[in-house]
Amino acid sequence: MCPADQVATNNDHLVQSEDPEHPANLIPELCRKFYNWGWVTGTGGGTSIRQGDHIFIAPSGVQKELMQPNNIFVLQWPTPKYPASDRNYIRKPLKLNPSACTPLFLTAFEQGAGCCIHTHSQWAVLVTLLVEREKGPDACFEISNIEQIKGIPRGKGKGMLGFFDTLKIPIIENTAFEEDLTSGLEAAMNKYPDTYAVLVRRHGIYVWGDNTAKAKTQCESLDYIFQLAVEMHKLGLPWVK
Ligand SMILES: CSC[C@@H](O)[C@@H](O)C(=O)COP(=O)(O)O
Ligand SMILES: [Zn+2]
Repeated sequence: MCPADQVATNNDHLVQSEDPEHPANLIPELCRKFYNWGWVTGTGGGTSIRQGDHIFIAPSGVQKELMQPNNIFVLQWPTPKYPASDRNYIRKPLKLNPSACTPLFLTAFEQGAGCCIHTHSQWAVLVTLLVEREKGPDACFEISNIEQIKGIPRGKGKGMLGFFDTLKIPIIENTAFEEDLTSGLEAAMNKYPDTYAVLVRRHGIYVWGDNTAKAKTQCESLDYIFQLAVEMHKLGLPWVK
């Protein structure tokens, strides 16, 4: 195969664009920001974007803040979630593996998301530690009467939560391997069909949005709320009035 054929086969053009809003440019740019906010340090966390019938996915186990557009995988959507070997990759960078978060990102896209963000934010982790483990599958973080709640949707097509509403984010238990979180994420989404986020105990959070801007601002609002909640807990202040 000549070099030109190799390029065509690996569809490099799918990650080459001058447009800063192109997913292959946006994912590295967002991950640089997320690294500085403590969301994706030490290779943890990540981001995936859907544009039309293409899903853009970061590689696994790399320094997410150093990622380049040519490191990005592209999946043809729709794609089987399992087995992993059946997924329709139309671009695979050499010597890299796709993120272990891929089936979780695909679960968000099945819900109609345009972008899904996974963070290892310490505020998210601390909140999962403060909510009682005994609650098991019903574990849920709840808070009300905080202005930033208005940054979170009430549900698809239902507008945003109001100041007096109670924000509820389900919590699932962590698993030994990232991929094995998928059934827990699916169950939480079924139980809380209006949620745009699921916390993972002792691990972090998955947040998705209709598009990249919404996923990012929702993730920012939640991180702000989790930090506030930890500080409120330290002061003995209740989360729900
Ligand atoms: C610090 S390793 C973290 C990983 O195991 C996982 O939790 C994660 O979020 C990132 O997985 P990755 O496959 O690198 O995209
Ligand atoms: Zn993770």
